Amino acid sequence: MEKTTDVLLLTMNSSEEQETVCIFGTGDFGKSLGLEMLQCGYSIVFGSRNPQMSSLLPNGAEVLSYSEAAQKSDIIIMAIHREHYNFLTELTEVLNGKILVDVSNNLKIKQYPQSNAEYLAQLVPGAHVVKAFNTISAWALQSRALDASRQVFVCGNDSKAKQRVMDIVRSLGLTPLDKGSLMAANEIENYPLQLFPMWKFPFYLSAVLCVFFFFYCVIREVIYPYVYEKKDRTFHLAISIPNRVFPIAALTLLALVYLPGVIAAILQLYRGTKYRRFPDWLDHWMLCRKQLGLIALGFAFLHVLYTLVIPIRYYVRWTWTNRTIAQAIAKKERPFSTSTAWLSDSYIAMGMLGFFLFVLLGITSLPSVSNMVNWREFRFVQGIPCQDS
Ligand SMILES: Cc1cc2nc3c(=O)[nH]c(=O)nc-3n(C[C@H](O)[C@H](O)[C@H](O)COP(=O)(O)OP(=O)(O)OC[C@H]3O[C@@H](n4cnc5c(N)ncnc54)[C@H](O)[C@@H]3O)c2cc1C
Ligand SMILES: NC(=O)C1=CN([C@@H]2O[C@H](COP(=O)(O)OP(=O)(O)OC[C@H]3O[C@@H](n4cnc5c(N)ncnc54)[C@H](OP(=O)(O)O)[C@@H]3O)[C@@H](O)[C@H]2O)C=CC1
Ligand code: HEM
Ligand SMILES: [Fe+3]
Repeated sequence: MEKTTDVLLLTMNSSEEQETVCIFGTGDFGKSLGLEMLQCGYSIVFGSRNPQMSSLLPNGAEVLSYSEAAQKSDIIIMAIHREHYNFLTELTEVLNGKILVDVSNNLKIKQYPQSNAEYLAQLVPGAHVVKAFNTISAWALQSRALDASRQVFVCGNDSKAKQRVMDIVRSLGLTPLDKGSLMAANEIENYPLQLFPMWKFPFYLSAVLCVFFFFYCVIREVIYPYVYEKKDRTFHLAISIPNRVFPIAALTLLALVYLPGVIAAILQLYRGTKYRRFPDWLDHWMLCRKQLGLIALGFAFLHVLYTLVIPIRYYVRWTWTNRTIAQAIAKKERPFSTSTAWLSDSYIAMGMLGFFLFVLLGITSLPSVSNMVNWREFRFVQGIPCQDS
């Protein structure tokens, strides 16, 4: 409800300051952005190939031809596809000196030799092109989906033009991130097309580790007893073997999280400086330590869950009762061994402590937490090597 009051207040108090913004294109994105901006107090002029067909546009917005609309504002948001930019060459005159906001995305990475924003700057050299809004979907704008990312990467060669666009981004309640000059447009256009780029290597590595340890355990715990002792241990596939694979994979990945740091430190000592780039393989490995660490934490969680069910497993209960009955029949007592008690309790205590530290690392890697600590505090917590059982 307060939203409407805000808009009313904004509109009432600042109608004289109402900024007019022009939006080229009356498609999904143009419409959603136009509606949002109207609600935030901007006055909107749409440019369209068929101004008379403007039924579905937000009321309160004017719809004119592209060249007429361009004259109404010094900032024009290009809500059209790159493939349709060529008509802009006929409007160079009226677009001269204006701020053109390129919001376009491509269908795949490296679809064109140069970014859409640089292509636009080439078509209309007299205008100031700023890249923005391409990471925000029309749907997120309409539905105000809070889960969708609210970060808007902005780049452009003219700092004043960039500032104007970043002010619009802020007034829409989004977060502008200045990525520098128009050279960054390529990276910004690739951003919505990426699919967990930093998780690929960690995922593949974890899969290879799991498959390797799984087959090793199957040979040792199922095939070997079957061949040599004719014992059917296939039921180990369900819990026992995964409860070996997960903790071992967790520990191996944890080691791979801290190993590159050591290699990096040795390399720096050997080179006598820390200001030279690492080799690409080490750089990439260093950059995906967070993902390796979080996957390791996932495996540790699974191990804890699988361990907690040990006492209720049929096989375990059967073994325990059987052992007790056999002892009763043989009238043999098994003396209590303090050292065994010490060993097993410290084994489990180490696991729990290790797990606590592990979860602590995971918590500090949450952006909302890591943004609250300074670099030294972050390094302090993250640099605690996970001591585990
Ligand atoms: C559950 C879990 C969550 C994790 N979450 C995160 C996370 O959110 N973010 C994260 O970054 N890591 C995360 N990690 C990985 C790991 O904890 C951190 O990367 C930690 O900082 C590694 O500490 P380190 O001392 O091994 O390496 P570093 O602190 O990186 O230092 C290693 C050496 O390399 C040098 N060095 C490091 N980077 C550079 C550089 N760019 N240029 C020049 N020299 C450099 C340092 O001076 C030092 O000599 C996580 C790990 C786990 C297990
Ligand atoms: N949809 C989304 O969620 C997002 C879209 N974007 C970007 O916004 C831009 C617009 O996307 P979207 O609104 O979805 O696309 P639409 O196809 O829905 O709309 C594009 C608009 O461009 C105008 N246009 C101008 N010339 C032509 C032409 N020759 N052929 C077709 N249309 C033309 C049309 O408006 P008219 O008929 O009035 O002239 C049309 O409605 C694209 O660059 C897209 O990458 C960025 C982020 C998210
Ligand atoms: C609450 C925390 C934990 C508890 C209670 C716990 C307990 C146990 C138990 C009972 C076993 C024997 C399981 C079996 O034989 O079937 C075990 C095995 C093991 N645990 Fe955990 N542990 C915990 C956390 C961890 C963590 C965080 C790690 C490492 C990341 C870890 C690594 C291991 C390893 C490597 C094994 C041996 C697997 C094998 O070869 O059988 N443990 N732990
Ligand atoms: Fe353990």
